[in-house]
Amino acid sequence: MVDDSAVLVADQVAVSIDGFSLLSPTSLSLEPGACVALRGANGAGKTTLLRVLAGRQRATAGSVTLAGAPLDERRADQRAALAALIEPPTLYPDLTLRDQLALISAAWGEGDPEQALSRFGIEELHERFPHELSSGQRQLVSLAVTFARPCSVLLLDEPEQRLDPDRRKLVAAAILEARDRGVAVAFATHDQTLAERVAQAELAIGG
Ligand SMILES: Nc1ncnc2c1ncn2[C@@H]1O[C@H](COP(=O)(O)OP(=O)(O)OP(=O)(O)O)[C@@H](O)[C@H]1O
Repeated sequence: MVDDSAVLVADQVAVSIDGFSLLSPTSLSLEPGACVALRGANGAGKTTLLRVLAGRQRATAGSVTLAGAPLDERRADQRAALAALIEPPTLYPDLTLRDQLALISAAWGEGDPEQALSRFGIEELHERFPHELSSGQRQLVSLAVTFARPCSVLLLDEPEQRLDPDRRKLVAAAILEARDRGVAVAFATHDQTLAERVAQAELAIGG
C-alpha cells in the first residue's frame, strides 16, 4: 500500500557486495515530523541504511522514494531536501567556525551562525579553527553544521558519539525542535535514552 503522507519511504532495501550482505531487506516510512531510531548491533547495517536513504550508496534490492519520486542524488531538489550527518562534514581549514556557519547561512539564504553554534553550547568556540577542537567539540560542530541548513529529512549516524550526557541532551533538544518544524528524522544510535527521548518508533536493523 502506498503511503501518500510519507516524505521518505524505503521499500525492502538491501545491500550486498559479492554475495556478502551489508544490509538485509529493510522497510521504513517517515511522515513529516516523524522520528525513527535505528537500533542494532555493531555491523548490523545501520550506517549502510542511512547511506542508502541519503542517496550515497545504491541499494542492490528494493527502492527509496523521497516526496514520491525515486531517490536520485543528482536531483537538486532532493539534495536540498535531505540533510545528513553520516561521515564528518568537510570544513574549511582556514575559516573560523563562525565563518563556516556564515557561509552555510549565505548558501541557503537563512539561518543565524551564532544560533547554530549556541544550540549545541559551543558559541564560545566561534573564533576557533577546525583543528583547534576536541573530538567531542568536533562532533558538536558537525551537528551545528548539519542542523544549520534547512531540510525536510534529517539523517544522523550516532549523533551522540563522543558526547557527554549534557551534550546528548542538547542533541535531543535539537532533534525535537526539528521534528516540531515538520522535519522527518531517522537516526542510528547506541543510546537507549536518546532513542526514548526523541523517537516515536524504533526499527531493529539486522538480526
Ligand atoms: N565498504 C564496505 N565493504 C564491505 N563491507 C562493508 C563496507 N562497509 C561496511 N561493511 C560491512 O557492512 C556491514 C554493515 O556495516 P554498517 O557500517 O552499516 O553497520 P552499523 O550497523 O552502522 O555498525 P556500527 O554500529 O558498528 O556503526 C558490516 O558487516 C560491515 O563490516
